[in-house]
Parts: sequence; structure tokens; C-alpha cells
Amino acid sequence: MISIKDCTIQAGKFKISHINIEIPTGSYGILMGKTGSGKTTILEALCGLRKVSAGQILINGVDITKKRPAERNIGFLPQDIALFDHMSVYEHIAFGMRIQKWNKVDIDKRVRELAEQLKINHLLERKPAGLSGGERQRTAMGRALAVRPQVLCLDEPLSTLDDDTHEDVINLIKEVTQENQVTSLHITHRKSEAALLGDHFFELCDGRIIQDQETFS
Ligand SMILES: Nc1ncnc2c1ncn2[C@@H]1O[C@H](COP(=O)(O)OP(=O)(O)OP(=O)(O)O)[C@@H](O)[C@H]1O
Repeated sequence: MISIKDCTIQAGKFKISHINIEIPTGSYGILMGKTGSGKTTILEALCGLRKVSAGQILINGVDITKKRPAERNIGFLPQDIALFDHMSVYEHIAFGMRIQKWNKVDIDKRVRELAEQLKINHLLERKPAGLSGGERQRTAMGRALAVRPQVLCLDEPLSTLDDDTHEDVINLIKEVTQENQVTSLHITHRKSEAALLGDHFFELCDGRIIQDQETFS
């Protein structure tokens, strides 16, 4: 369960208050709202990349409001994907596990398991240059899911994909998040994407969160 409780979050002079979002364990939350309304700001606060000046953030009942990003067990797919030029697909997926000092055998097993699920096992030795948009998305997804996060945050991760690849990656996200029992919060501007993925829908409107179960279901 992701619980964002009455939070105030600030980014420079921009401030949002009384933010409340609850997403039950294993389900998929969608966050929509006009450009500049503060969606990324909320996601960054959940991931620990932005300070919360009031309120609480809990994951499965544990208060993580003051924890560092690495201690939160959250996978993050940023808006720009942010792959590293010098690292292979294998190294991207292994990245978080190496930081957490998993042993080599377990890392190798997990990389190959995820690569299989994400259908990128033939790309493991490739570097990001020359990968297609969809292949880059899958690589970033593998990196985000590798350490078995409880929560996955996705910031408009599919905005650059063509319609066919878009649908393909949506099905993949659904499959992988369900198999891994991840609780997700996903920002998108596309209603079709929201409808296909979401279980719970939130709209950020004039600084307020509106939960709207009717709009897309
Ligand atoms: N470091 C910062 N300093 C000053 N203002 C900031 C900072 N970061 C974000 N903002 C401002 O906060 C507001 C909300 O930004 P945010 O990225 O959260 O919006 P968003 O809803 O995700 O937008 P989009 O849909 O365009 O991605 C914007 O006006 C932005 O310019």
C-alpha cells in the first residue's frame, strides 16, 4: 500500500499542500493533471528525491517520509529514461543489485530472468546507442525492477513510443508488475494509457488531488 498522507511538497517557489493518495498493495495508480500541475513533484517526494515539509508517506504501513531514496525500495522510471551511455543492457539491469552487493550468481540469475520477462535477452551485451525506444524502455524497466521493489514510480515513461510499441510496452508493464506484485504510481497524459493500466485514478487539479474512479473505468 502506498499512502501519501496530507503532504506538503515544495519545488523552488512551487508548493502543493494537503496531498492525499492511497494505492492498495499490488494495484496500479494513475496520476494525471495539466502540465506543470506538480505530478512529477509528488512522484519525486515518494521516491525521496524531494523533501516533504508536512505530512507522511507510508509504504505497507512503514513510515518512509524521512528515509533516503536508497532505503525506500522504490523502482523509478524517470521521464527521460536516463540510461548510461557506457553501460550495457546487462549492466543496467545489474546496477541496483551491485549497489546492494548481491553476489554474482544471484545477479546473473535475476538479470537473465528479467531479460526473459522483458524480452530483451538478445540485447544484454548492447549499449544504449542504437537501441530502439521500446528497447530502451524495457532496459529502464529491468533496472527499476531488478532489486524487487515494493513500489514502482513511472513518470510518463511511454510518451515517445509509436502506437504499436506503446501497446506492446503497456501489456508488458501490466504483466511484469502483476507477476512481481508491485504497487505502482504512473504519471501519464494519455487517457487510453490510463484506462489500460489503471486500477485507481487521481487527478491533480489546482493543487488538489481528486480521486476519480468513474472517468476511465
Ligand atoms: N527545482 C525547481 N525550482 C523551481 N521550480 C520548480 C522546480 N522543480 C519544479 N518546479 C516547478 O514546479 C511546477 C510543477 O512541476 P512538475 O514537474 O511537478 O509538474 P508536472 O505536473 O509533472 O508537469 P509535466 O506534466 O509538464 O511533466 C512547475 O511549475 C515547475 O516549473
